[in-house]
Amino acid sequence: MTNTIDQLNLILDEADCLVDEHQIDAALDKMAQQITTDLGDKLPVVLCVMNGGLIPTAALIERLNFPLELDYIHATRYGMETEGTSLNWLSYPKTNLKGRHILVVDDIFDQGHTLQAISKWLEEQESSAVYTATVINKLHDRKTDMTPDYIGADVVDRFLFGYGMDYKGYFRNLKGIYAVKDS
Ligand SMILES: O=P(O)(O)OC[C@H]1O[C@H](OP(=O)(O)OP(=O)(O)O)[C@H](O)[C@@H]1O
Ligand code: HPA
Repeated sequence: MTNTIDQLNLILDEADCLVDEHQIDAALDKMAQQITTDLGDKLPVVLCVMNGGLIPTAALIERLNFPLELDYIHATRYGMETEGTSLNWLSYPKTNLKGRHILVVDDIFDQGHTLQAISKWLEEQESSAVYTATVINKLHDRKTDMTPDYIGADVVDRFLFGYGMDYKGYFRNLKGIYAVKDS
């Protein structure tokens, strides 16, 4: 079904804001401190996981005051859906990752399949060390067996949007993190 502007505005009006702009800023500040301690002298490559990682990556790297390179990887398992399927690899980084320290940045760690598959792929590229960072960790018991190294906030198991995360392709641009009504 096509989403009209009225339908989308209703979704936003009825949603609950779970993490506001100030809480996100504070969480990113803390993550940046931890990342600086671990990677500040490692000349890392920061890998943005498109599309959701775009906004978190930009916000995080502007807090990192040390030399780093930036690239992106595009792997998606949800598309326009709210249930994930198998991972679809759309684009690989252009940087040679062999022997490099890598920081992978994404918006949400939900079941964890995306970051787990990317981490495995990076090991196959013979990267020296792989670190993962995500603004949101969704709380439930359907996880893979990995945990991100840096987490901004733990959030309840509802369908989320904003700050990189989309609802049917929309709302990635919102400054807060929202949960769809009754999700
Ligand atoms: O932990 P998981 O269950 O694997 O889910 C998390 C992934 O799902 C979303 O991406 P999506 O596939 O929706 O693509 P998008 O980034 O373009 O929204 C999100 O940006 C993460 O990459
Ligand atoms: O709750 C979510 N919202 C948007 N995108 C997602 N990708 C995984 N989980 C989510």
